[in-house]
Amino acid sequence: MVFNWFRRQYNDKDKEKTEKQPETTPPPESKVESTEPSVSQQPQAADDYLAWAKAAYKNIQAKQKSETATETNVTAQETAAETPVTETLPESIVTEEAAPETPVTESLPETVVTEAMTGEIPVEKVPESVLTEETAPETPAPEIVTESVVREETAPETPVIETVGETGDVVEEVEATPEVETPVTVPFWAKDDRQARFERIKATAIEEPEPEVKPAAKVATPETTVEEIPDFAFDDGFVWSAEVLAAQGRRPEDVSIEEITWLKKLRQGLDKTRRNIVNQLKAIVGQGPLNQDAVEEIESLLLQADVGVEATDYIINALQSKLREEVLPPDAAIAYLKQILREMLESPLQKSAKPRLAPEKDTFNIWLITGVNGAGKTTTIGKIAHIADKSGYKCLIAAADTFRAAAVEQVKVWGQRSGVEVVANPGNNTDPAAVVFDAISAAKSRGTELLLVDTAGRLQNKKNLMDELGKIRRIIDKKAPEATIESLLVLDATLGQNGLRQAEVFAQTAQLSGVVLTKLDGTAKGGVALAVVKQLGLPIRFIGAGEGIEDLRPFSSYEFVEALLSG
Ligand SMILES: Nc1nc2c(ncn2[C@@H]2O[C@H](COP(=O)(O)OP(=O)(O)OP(=O)(O)O)[C@@H](O)[C@H]2O)c(=O)[nH]1
Repeated sequence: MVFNWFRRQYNDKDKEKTEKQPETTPPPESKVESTEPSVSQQPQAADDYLAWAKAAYKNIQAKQKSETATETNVTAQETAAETPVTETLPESIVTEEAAPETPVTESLPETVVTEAMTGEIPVEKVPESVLTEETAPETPAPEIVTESVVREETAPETPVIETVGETGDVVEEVEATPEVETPVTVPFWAKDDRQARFERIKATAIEEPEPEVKPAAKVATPETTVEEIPDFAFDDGFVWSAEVLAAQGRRPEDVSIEEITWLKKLRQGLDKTRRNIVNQLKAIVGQGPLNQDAVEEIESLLLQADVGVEATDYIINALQSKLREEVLPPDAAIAYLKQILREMLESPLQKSAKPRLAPEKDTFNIWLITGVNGAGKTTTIGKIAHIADKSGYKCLIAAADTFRAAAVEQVKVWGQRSGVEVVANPGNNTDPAAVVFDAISAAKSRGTELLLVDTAGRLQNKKNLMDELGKIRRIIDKKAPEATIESLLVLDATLGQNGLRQAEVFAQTAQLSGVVLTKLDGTAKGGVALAVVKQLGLPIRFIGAGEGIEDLRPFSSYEFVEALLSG
């Protein structure tokens, strides 16, 4: 059973199998925690959520035990001197592969899992050394370096390419720093004096002192104590994450360590934004109808979180009209605030057919990743490649940031980490469009489903950069007209409003279809997510909250708002 990390559900074919499973699934009473709420039933009360969290924790524990035992089993077989491992193991592996519809370890009770451990050898756990020719073709070589040659098809664009590499005209350099030049367009905030007011607020703002970091509180369980998984505590972070998943209709047996870890990280990442701004916001909104003082206070709080003028106006208007209609108790007022934020974050999706961005299976998808240098493009590509690989997609990376030699090396390292091949050109001053051309050929010949294209974030000047992006896009359109193309802009959340001004430059050329918001860990400017959708009109597709390979996930407005406003 392959979990699709883009869609946050099992792949359709697998789902069909799981849905057909009831005939063979053990009766409900043999589930790990028979006293827990029915899996199809969403918890209603705090006690139900706690019970749900306990069930999820126990399931994770059971899975872990089974995995550890399976690994031990494989190691034991490997080291058995008299057993010709490479001769005998593959058969069982192939048998396992041929019968993927028996996902015993995913949902069975502890006792069943223990029985299953004796015979089960999940394919992905088998070390490379035991792979035979039958499994080898599916294991991609760490990287391929393809010689990129400027083809006839790229020739018509040659004049553009000739300008790339000229160093004489260093004029409007695109920088990933707050000092970046404002684009030619008149900034939206210049419409009134609010920016000036905001600057004054900023200057006089008293930042709340960083609280002493205490270890996460362990959660007291009413009846039974929960046996702890090493380095993975059943703490309030776990319970909060479990609650967020339960509220979205997830089942306790489907929850994984990675999902919980991600949610805990997201909440922790938004901690500064929450502490500096949101807590005060909650206090004001929770007091009932808004008077003029309260409105001004909310306005300044939102502006400090880089929510931006447009989004701030929208939030205040929505709150005011609701609170004028009826007096809401604090909890209901907060719930309404959450609803406003969620609706705003989802607003660009109303036009789009895809609420979640996932590569289409058995189709050629090309995702062009753009953004200024340092925003996190290469890291994002590595993380998306990892998600794609885990979700069962055939993926390939094109190293088309040829402006910096180090960038190509960096993307190759990420390719190795995620187990995805990289098409690159080892030469100097390579034409990035030619790399993309070769990567498309390579992708087509091997049935790639997702091609990720890394691009330069900085050239001699803005015009050259935009010309280069335009040329790459034309090559993609021409060479792969059948492909589903996404053009994602990577934005550094720590830059707040400055990042948005840079985004406007890209939006003009790169035919953007979405945004990846990075570095949400530890910034006080988490509110920029709201500004992104309101000012750019683009959906946020992924968010990054750390430098690790697991620290990026598809964006969920529900999870983001819960993390932003969690207690
Ligand atoms: N804390 C944190 N750091 C991140 C995140 N994403 C990327 N980074 C870091 O940001 C730095 C720049 O990331 P890159 O991926 O090299 O950025 P880039 O846009 O490819 O930069 P160029 O190759 O110069 O164009 C690296 O140190 C990354 O580890 C994130 O979500 N959180």
